[in-house]
Amino acid sequence: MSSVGQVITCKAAVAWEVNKPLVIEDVQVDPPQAGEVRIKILFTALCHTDAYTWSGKDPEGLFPCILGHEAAGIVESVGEGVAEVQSGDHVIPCYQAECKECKFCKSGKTNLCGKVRAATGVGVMMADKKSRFSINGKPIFHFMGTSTFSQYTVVHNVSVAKIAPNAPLDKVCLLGCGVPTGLGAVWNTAKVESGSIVAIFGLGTVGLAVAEGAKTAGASRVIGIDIDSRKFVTAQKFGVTEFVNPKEHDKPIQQIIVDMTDGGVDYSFECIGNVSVMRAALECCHKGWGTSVIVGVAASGQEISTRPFQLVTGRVWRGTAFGDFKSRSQVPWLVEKYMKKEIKVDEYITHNLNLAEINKAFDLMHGGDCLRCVLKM
Ligand SMILES: NC(=O)c1ccc[n+]([C@@H]2O[C@H](COP(=O)([O-])OP(=O)(O)OC[C@H]3O[C@@H](n4cnc5c(N)ncnc54)[C@H](O)[C@@H]3O)[C@@H](O)[C@H]2O)c1
Ligand SMILES: N[C@@H](CCC(=O)N[C@@H](CSCO)C(=O)NCC(=O)O)C(=O)O
Ligand SMILES: [Zn+2]
Ligand SMILES: [Zn+2]
Repeated sequence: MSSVGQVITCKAAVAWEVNKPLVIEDVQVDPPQAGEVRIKILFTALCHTDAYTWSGKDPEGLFPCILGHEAAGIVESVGEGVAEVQSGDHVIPCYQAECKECKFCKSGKTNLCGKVRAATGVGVMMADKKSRFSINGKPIFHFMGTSTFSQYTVVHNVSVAKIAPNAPLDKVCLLGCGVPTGLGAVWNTAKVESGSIVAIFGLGTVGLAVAEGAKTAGASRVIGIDIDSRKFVTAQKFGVTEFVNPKEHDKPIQQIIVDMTDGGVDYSFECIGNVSVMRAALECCHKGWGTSVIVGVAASGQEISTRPFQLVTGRVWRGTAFGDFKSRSQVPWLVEKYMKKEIKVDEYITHNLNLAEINKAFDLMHGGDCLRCVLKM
């Protein structure tokens, strides 16, 4: 019997409370309303932002909720007026929407979209400001407009990218967040030129994708900085040419980098979410032109600081969301690039588990050997 128009009961990992183990529950997923799409999620990866919200450090974190935002699946059904996708399409849910109509989308200056952000920030759908998830009548909040730790999810039509049907969903799910963020931070946000010297703070998936982006942009030196020296072995495969462990030095890390580079780097990227490292990343930039890009997500209440003189003397401080990629327009393009072997994806996948093992997957993520763990739903 067709599930179209029906409530679907399926398995989902529910975060009931801050930091309490996720529980696999039978969840009721309502049919999509006007402008909405219900997706059968086949594979989802875990990103550190899921762990960040689960930890209670996200001011937008709401519980109970269904986390997850790096996934791929197949459209099960669409609501009234949805023309962008249809049942059977292969898709990647996009936490950063792209409506192509709002002030942000039309500005030509940003990839941020204002169409549904007010609803996705408070865990509901735009149409009725309610959730499509419930357990025996109790609503469960959405997360980032995606909630991919569920076998079925409902997203806004402006938050879904249609991709090539032959793309392997167990791999391209990574193109929903971490890899595009790192590549785009280099290509779109910083626009690193050939010959540049680049410093990357934090060599997880996002930092490694920055390294890959810098290498393809023709950077002459790519300095990786991490407090875990084991990261260097893998990092070299992604384009890191030199490695510094701040723990092995007495001087501040910005001074070490300035001394190594005749005055500082052309571009730096903070891929950790640590506000003291954000300061070091800015201050290791070259006077007059060095640009530092904040990629990491810092905890609620944290603030950045530096001497204004750092900016007066020409350093630039910027940030990036999803690497400044326009999601619906450019995620399919990134999938094509992966299919043509122009960008890495498989290399970031260190572990594969099932949805039922999601708590183990989070443990692995905190362990240091894991880049991305992909869950089969
Ligand atoms: N802006 C965006 O659009 C966006 C998108 C995805 C992820 N993020 C954020 O990017 C950050 C990185 O994500 P990830 O998945 O690569 O995380 P990760 O935890 O895998 O990587 C972080 C790395 O930083 C290292 N590290 C920790 N403290 C350090 C320090 N003081 N100095 C040097 N190295 C240190 C760790 O050893 C690790 O290798 C997270 O904060 C995540 O939330 C942002
Ligand atoms: N909810 C947090 C902000 C979290 C945040 O900055 N998210 C990044 C994506 S992290 C993906 O792993 C982002 O793109 N933000 C832009 C946006 O959310 O529109 C808080 O409130 O501090
Ligand atoms: Zn993410
Ligand atoms: Zn928009």
